[in-house]
Amino acid sequence: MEKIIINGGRTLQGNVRVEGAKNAVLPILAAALLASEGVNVIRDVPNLSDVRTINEVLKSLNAKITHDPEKGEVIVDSRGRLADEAQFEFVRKMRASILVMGPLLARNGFARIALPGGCAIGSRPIDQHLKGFEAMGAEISFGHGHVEAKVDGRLKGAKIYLDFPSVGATENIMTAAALAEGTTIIENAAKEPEIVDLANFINEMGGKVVGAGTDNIRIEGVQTMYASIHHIIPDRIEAGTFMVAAAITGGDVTIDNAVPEHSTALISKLTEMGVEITPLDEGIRVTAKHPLKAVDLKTMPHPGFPTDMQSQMMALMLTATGIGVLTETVFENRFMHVEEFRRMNADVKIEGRSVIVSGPSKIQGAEVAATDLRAAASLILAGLVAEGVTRVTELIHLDRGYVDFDKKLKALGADITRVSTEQEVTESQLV
Ligand SMILES: CC(=O)N[C@H]1[C@@H](OP(=O)(O)OP(=O)(O)OC[C@H]2O[C@@H](n3ccc(=O)[nH]c3=O)[C@H](O)[C@@H]2O)O[C@H](CO)[C@@H](O)[C@@H]1O
Ligand SMILES: C=C(OP(=O)(O)O)C(=O)O
Repeated sequence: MEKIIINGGRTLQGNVRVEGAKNAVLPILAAALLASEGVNVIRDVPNLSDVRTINEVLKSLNAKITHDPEKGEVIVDSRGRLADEAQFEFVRKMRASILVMGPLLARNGFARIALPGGCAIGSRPIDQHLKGFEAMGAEISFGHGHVEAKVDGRLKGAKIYLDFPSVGATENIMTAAALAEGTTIIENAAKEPEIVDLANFINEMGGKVVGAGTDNIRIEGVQTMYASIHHIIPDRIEAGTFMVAAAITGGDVTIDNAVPEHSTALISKLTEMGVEITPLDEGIRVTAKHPLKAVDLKTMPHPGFPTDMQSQMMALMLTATGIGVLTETVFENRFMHVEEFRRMNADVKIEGRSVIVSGPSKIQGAEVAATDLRAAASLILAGLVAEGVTRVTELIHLDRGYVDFDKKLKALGADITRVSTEQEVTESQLV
């Protein structure tokens, strides 16, 4: 087992570069299955455990995968007949495995996937994905922990209204519709930048998607899709996490490769708190001096404040002056980090779907455990300003979504190391 050890109190300075977006690369690698001609080359792929998992899923479906982590490139050859089923061992590891369902159903007329179930942040049903497939003529059935979708011949274009602008449902319906007969319209679609990246990729493969980035997406189905070369957009959540790292330490950090237009809600909240943000041509500069001012915020679908930045902002709010209320509207159980913050002496209280933060707290280093991906990042952020030593365990969550997080923070001046538990014991025996 590994842990990250942080000695709090260093101010961060310098440049850091963000990777390609996890939440863009996963649906795009799944969508690569749509191409029955040629070989897809996906570039700016971050070397994350989630990427390695989706590659395993694709391989289990008979796609040939060549992953060069150094180059940040994955080549997907999905020309042969694809298998019909994504197995539980992968879906259990990573919910995004469900995103192969749309492409499989479109290519094979049949898809069988282990039901993903809930996770630490909520129950996360897939009813909106299935409602979309059903509207396109698929028959859905459940049994033995699996969901099956099948259709005679091709899927048929349909008008689908999503009850909630679900990111995954929008993506799965877009990929299914890309090879359907006729036109599909998704109303109340998700508008995240990752949806636009996926639509661009589908279009590069010969698809016909318009309106991505708005709440009305129109997909005209085509008969065949041809592989292409695609560059993944930069990760706005990794960028946001480094923006908070700069702000929480009162530092001066330039985040290279970040796209300011993808982070407008975060930028305006940080600005409200007193953080100085300068959008650059290819990046964002963040400078901050404490005290910062507490603010209220509510997570919402894009372009609202992203739920994936809620816990990091909570870490920052611990250091701000005044009372702030953070309300989570996207997931029903995304406050597991609150108890861990409390172990670090934070004054935080859960009230229904909100957390009341009374700051500034005198944050103290402690041994804390990550409960999910963003919780992992936020505990490390709190550790950067805690008095004394913070040890963060359960790094399996962190590795799903951050490449070399500790090394990047160290290069900015943080006193941070990643060790195996055995290594730590040996080192402490030497003292
Ligand atoms: C791999 C990926 O891109 N993950 C992101 C994606 O997850 P994901 O695609 O799973 O998120 P969704 O937008 O689908 O989910 C948002 C909400 O809708 C609910 N819901 C969703 C689908 C459905 O059929 N029925 C239903 O009730 C979910 O339980 C949740 O409460 O968007 C989330 C919301 O921005 C982000 O936090 C995740 O990082
Ligand atoms: C919740 C997240 O991802 P996933 O949907 O893959 O669990 C996230 O990236 O914060």
